[in-house]
Amino acid sequence: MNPPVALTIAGSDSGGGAGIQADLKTFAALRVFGTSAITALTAQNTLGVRGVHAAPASFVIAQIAAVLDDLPVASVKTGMLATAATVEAVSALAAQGRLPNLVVDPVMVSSSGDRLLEPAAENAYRHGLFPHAAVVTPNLRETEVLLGSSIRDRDDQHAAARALGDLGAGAAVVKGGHPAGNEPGTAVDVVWDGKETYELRAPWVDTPNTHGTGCSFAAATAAYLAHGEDLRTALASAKDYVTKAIAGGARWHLGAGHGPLDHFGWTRP
Ligand SMILES: Nc1ncnc2c1ncn2[C@@H]1O[C@H](COP(=O)(O)OP(=O)(O)O)[C@@H](O)[C@H]1O
Ligand SMILES: Cc1ncc(COP(=O)(O)OP(=O)(O)O)c(N)n1
Repeated sequence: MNPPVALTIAGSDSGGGAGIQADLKTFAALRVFGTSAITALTAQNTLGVRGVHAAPASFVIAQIAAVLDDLPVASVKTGMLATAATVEAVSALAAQGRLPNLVVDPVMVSSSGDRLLEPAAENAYRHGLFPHAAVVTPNLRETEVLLGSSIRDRDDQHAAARALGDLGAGAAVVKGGHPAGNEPGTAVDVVWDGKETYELRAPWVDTPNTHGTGCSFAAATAAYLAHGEDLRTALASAKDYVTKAIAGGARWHLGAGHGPLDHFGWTRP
């Protein structure tokens, strides 16, 4: 029997913790056949990003077309798109209805503070890609940039999720993995499902090893959508998966900075 197939359109993280590498590990852990279109190479490790080499938008589209023309892709996840030209080109494909169950993680800055997106691409996200997404999954900082307003508390996080929905996505998740948005002890993400907001809650894991959390959450959402789950169930399953992967990563020491997650449960007692 064939496995479900998902496509990630994202950047390569040479350190293996985020980007394409995190996405493909997540897909494999969740029994989904992963395919990929690489938007940029990054020279990166757990300490930071040393360099970025973006692919031409035309070659990103060539990779996507090669996959779509041959394989039964059931869901698509975007991560680091790097340039405005790539965001626009991917948006054009999405507008043609070629990117099913589209999960858009608008990666802008790494946890080490390095820019992963041209500022000129922010508008292309707002007006080009978001209207074609089944769900968008920015973190608190990306949400503030996209909406041009600050998020100080949980009420703001709910209002922001609604405001992201107004940009046209089917649903929006404002992730709360950065301390400003969290009550102590709980990692709270706020979802706008097109009708109302609700919260995804999980125990906070006290660890520096959080490199690739956002990529893994979005990839897990795409994986569960590829399995045929509805969006609400897929988001809950993805939250559960990423929490376990973070808890596993808290048990190991890979690299001197923000270490990766344990995607396969290798550290599970
Ligand atoms: N230390 C942590 N403990 C538990 N959950 C976390 C932790 N850090 C992040 N998360 C969760 O991981 C997911 C990704 O969120 P976030 O880290 O905000 O994304 P990004 O990597 O894009 O900044 C969210 O579900 C968030 O709540
Ligand atoms: C190539 C690449 N893509 C994305 C990121 C950012 O990853 P993300 O999962 O948003 O996690 P943090 O590491 O920022 O928590 C990246 N660093 N590199």
